[in-house]
Amino acid sequence: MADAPTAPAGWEVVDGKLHRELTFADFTEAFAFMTRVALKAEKADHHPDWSNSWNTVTIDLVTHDADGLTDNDVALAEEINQIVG
Ligand SMILES: C[C@H](O)[C@H](O)[C@H]1CNC2=NC(N)=NC(=O)C2=N1
Repeated sequence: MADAPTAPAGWEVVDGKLHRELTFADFTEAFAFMTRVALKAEKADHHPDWSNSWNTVTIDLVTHDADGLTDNDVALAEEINQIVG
């Protein structure tokens, strides 16, 4: 079996998923970030499992179809890192 992909900077593997928690200035900033990620995710047909609480966004990336991590999760994590800046 292939090795599990390595977590990109800022991410850690938790329960077999790429995990990251981000904090923004306020809800507007957090939701603006989510909107940008959502557009990328839809384009790639690869979507985050995530939640938002006011200024915090908690993200888990996993490939449901594979029931585990794939390069698609790493690619989305890297796109998210670019959006975060
Ligand atoms: C039908 C559709 O292409 C699939 O269900 C896609 C949609 N987005 C997805 N997102 C994630 N994270 N994992 C998937 O397996 C997945 N599958």
